[in-house]
Amino acid sequence: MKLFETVTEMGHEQVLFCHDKERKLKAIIAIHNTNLGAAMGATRLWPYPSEADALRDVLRLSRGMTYKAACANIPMGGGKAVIIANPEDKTEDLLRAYGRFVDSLNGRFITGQDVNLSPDDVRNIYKETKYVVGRSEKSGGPAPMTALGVLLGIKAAVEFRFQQTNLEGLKVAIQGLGNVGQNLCKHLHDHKAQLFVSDIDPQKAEKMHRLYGATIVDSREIYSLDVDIFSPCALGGIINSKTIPMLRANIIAGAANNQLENEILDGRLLQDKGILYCPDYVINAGGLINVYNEMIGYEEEKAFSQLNNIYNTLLEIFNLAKTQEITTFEAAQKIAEKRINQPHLLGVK
Ligand SMILES: NC(=O)C1=CN([C@@H]2O[C@H](COP(=O)(O)OP(=O)(O)OC[C@H]3O[C@@H](n4cnc5c(N)ncnc54)[C@H](O)[C@@H]3O)[C@@H](O)[C@H]2O)C=CC1
Ligand SMILES: O=C(O)C(=O)Cc1c[nH]c2ccccc12
Repeated sequence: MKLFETVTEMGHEQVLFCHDKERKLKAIIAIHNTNLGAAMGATRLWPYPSEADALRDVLRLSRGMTYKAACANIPMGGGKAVIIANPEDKTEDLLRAYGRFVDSLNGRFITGQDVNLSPDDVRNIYKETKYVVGRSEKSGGPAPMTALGVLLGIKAAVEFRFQQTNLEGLKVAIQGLGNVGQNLCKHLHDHKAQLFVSDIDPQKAEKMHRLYGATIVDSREIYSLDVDIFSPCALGGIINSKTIPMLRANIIAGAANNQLENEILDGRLLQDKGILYCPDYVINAGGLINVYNEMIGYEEEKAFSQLNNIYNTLLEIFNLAKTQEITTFEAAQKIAEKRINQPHLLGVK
């Protein structure tokens, strides 16, 4: 990868390669943009097949965080970190070595728990740095709010695409039944939607069947189901030139980060097919809203008012995309960049 060409194009401010020989730590912290405030982004631990894969992931995820904060009207910047390791090789020493690198940034980067890190792991990082959020159990962790945000996004998309104000009888396919996916199933069931679910862990799928009458489908089948909404809540990169021809849903609305393998090309393929895509970093901002509010002193009313904005912002994005004949990804990017370049709009500076 041509690093400076890439960061010039994507706009990153700083990329820190963290190496601790003794503790076998290899991590990358990417700070995309701090115009609106310190860069926020949780840390993910993943056994990336190559360093280039890790770098690509952290660069895209951190840019997504800048857009996520801006679209959610949160006066913070965007960053993200990846630790390149097998989950089995995770030790307190490794996490503390990583924590010291976070601390060296003196608050320019504020992090927390993402894929493959537990609350205990985050507490180990916290032993070395105070720039960690989301440790408190007070607000119930970020996943329930992320799921509620996705539900609001689904409502906005259903209203825009079907001119319908309820979800009754709509068929929704949910890929991934982790912390977010299970909460989402509950809400959708409460709204009388019909659920189709898949997870590589069959026990989670069976639980959703038992609790909410969800139909269990095979991991490969989930893309081609005849449903109204496809909700990716597992991995990134699942919307691509292979899966788009298979899709029969009219709406894509899920929590996973980096859903589009190629944001420009896949965004256009979806638009051409008449599929309404809810940009991932807009619809999944509930987690960030939760940790941000915890950081400034949790007030439920404020947090929920920010969460409700996901609905309005998505409608604004859908309308902008329609009038300007651009993809919803491009429309969201325009709104985000406008806010980042005019910090006073968010009451910053
Ligand atoms: N937890 C949060 O607040 C937020 C989560 N996200 C993103 O949303 C997604 C889900 O988050 P969580 O539920 O917290 O993660 P999680 O790790 O609790 O759940 C992920 C689930 O996906 C399943 N899975 C993995 N590969 C799969 C496949 N090929 N097919 C079907 N299922 C598969 C796993 O077995 C697991 O049950 C992740 O991509 C995460 O980055 C984004 C914003 C906030
Ligand atoms: O939405 C994302 O991808 C996040 O990283 C949100 C998030 C969850 N926990 C955190 C802790 C610190 C900064 C951001 C987050």
